[in-house]
Amino acid sequence: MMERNIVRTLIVETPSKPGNLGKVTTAIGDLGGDIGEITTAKIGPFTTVRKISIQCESTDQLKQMIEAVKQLDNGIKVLSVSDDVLLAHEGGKIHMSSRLDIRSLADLRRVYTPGVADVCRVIQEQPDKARLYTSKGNTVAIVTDGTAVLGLGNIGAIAGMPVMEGKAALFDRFVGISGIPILLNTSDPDEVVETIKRISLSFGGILLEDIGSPHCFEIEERLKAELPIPVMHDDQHGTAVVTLAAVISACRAAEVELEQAVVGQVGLGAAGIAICRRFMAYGVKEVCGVDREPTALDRLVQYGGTALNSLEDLMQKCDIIVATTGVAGLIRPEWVRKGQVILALSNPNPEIEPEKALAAGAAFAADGRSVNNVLGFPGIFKAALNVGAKEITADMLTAASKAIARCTPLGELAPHPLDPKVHIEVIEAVERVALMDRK
Ligand SMILES: NC(=O)c1ccc[n+]([C@@H]2O[C@H](COP(=O)([O-])OP(=O)(O)OC[C@H]3O[C@@H](n4cnc5c(N)ncnc54)[C@H](O)[C@@H]3O)[C@@H](O)[C@H]2O)c1
Ligand SMILES: O=C(O)C[C@H](O)C(=O)O
Ligand SMILES: [Mg+2]
Repeated sequence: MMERNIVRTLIVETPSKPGNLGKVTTAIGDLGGDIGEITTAKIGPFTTVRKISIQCESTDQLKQMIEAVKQLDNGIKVLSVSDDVLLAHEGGKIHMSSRLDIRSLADLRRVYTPGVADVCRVIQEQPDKARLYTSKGNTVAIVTDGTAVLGLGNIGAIAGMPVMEGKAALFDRFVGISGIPILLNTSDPDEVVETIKRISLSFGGILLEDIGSPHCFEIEERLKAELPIPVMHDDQHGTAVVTLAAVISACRAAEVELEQAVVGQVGLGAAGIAICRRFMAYGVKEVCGVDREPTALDRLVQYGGTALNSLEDLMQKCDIIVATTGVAGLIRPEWVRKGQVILALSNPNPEIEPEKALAAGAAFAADGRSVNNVLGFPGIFKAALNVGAKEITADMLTAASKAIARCTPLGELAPHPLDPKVHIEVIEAVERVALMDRK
């Protein structure tokens, strides 16, 4: 299984002669290394130094590639190997900064004492004004208990912090929201709900992230009912929104009517159950599922889905397969039927690599890197905050799916996450529906 989890940068020196870079990249490619960016660090009269970013599946494979480059000899040298991902994380990925400059005493008096006291009094009289005079209206808590971090499982909240900081960085980058990671050292639903309620005054919304099933369902439902601000569990609804968008795009390209297709969901946890519900709400007639937990299957049946006995049965029966189990390589290529749509969405590694699914006959295939909730949650929250929505409704989620599908180039399953148009379209579509809901 090609997992491409190891990302490293090789600093390679070659004699300044045409063909040497080709020898290096061939040596890496022959051993299965996936080459990303190549930048030139130094061009001298005799030698050139380049940084070559590579992805591979294991440290053994990395060692073999380094050895192969060294063996090329002819003056070709590996000067060093750096772990850019760890380096980029040093000091964390986010930072709180002041929006106002403080250079003079007058600034200080305006930003802080005594000026600030007047603002406090205004808010004391009209608490709603906090949305105008503080950062509350543009700040979202990103809350985890660390029980289902990506597909890494229950690794604890502190180990999940890099993911939460990542979501905060995405909020800032794509829609200008301040995301504040909140790590909980409990996963007891009563304690989680109580803790979030007690800190909720600081925030315009609550994004629940990487909270495992089944406790995530109760936590989200209770918070939605008890808090006057938008609450959304990203792994449930952010994922479901983006999955539906991808399948709408696949059906458009294949000229297939989604409502008539049979959808099969592998893994009925947080993401899986929400995906099934989203397809049913969209009007898909038959949604089937498998899970190793009988209680997860019962949940699907309660919502109107069909529980199947085995993954092989599901692969045989369904036209569209979505997998969110966290288990890399779970789907065997020989189970893939010709013409199927396969979305193997587990991160960091999918249930089947898209290339393998396509080679086995799938019409469309994608993994969780491209069909990723980053396309949904930033715009959904920005829209909800912009219009002061008290909740994120099913109609707002459907609007987000359709907006993402509209931004998807024909023949592809998802737009590029760095395309600013996607986030703008999601914001506009969701705002329109939220404003209609308010009337
Ligand atoms: N691409 C995305 O945007 C996106 C979003 C959310 C989650 N995910 C991925 O989905 C995966 C699951 O996340 P989650 O939050 O739903 O976790 P979860 O723990 O709530 O759900 C996982 C489910 O899979 C089931 N499962 C595990 N192994 C199985 C097997 N061998 N056969 C059948 N069922 C099995 C579990 O019983 C559980 O019900 C993770 O890898 C996560 O990275 C991807
Ligand atoms: O974090 C991601 O990349 C997507 C998703 O929220 C996940 O848990 O895998
Ligand atoms: Mg997640």
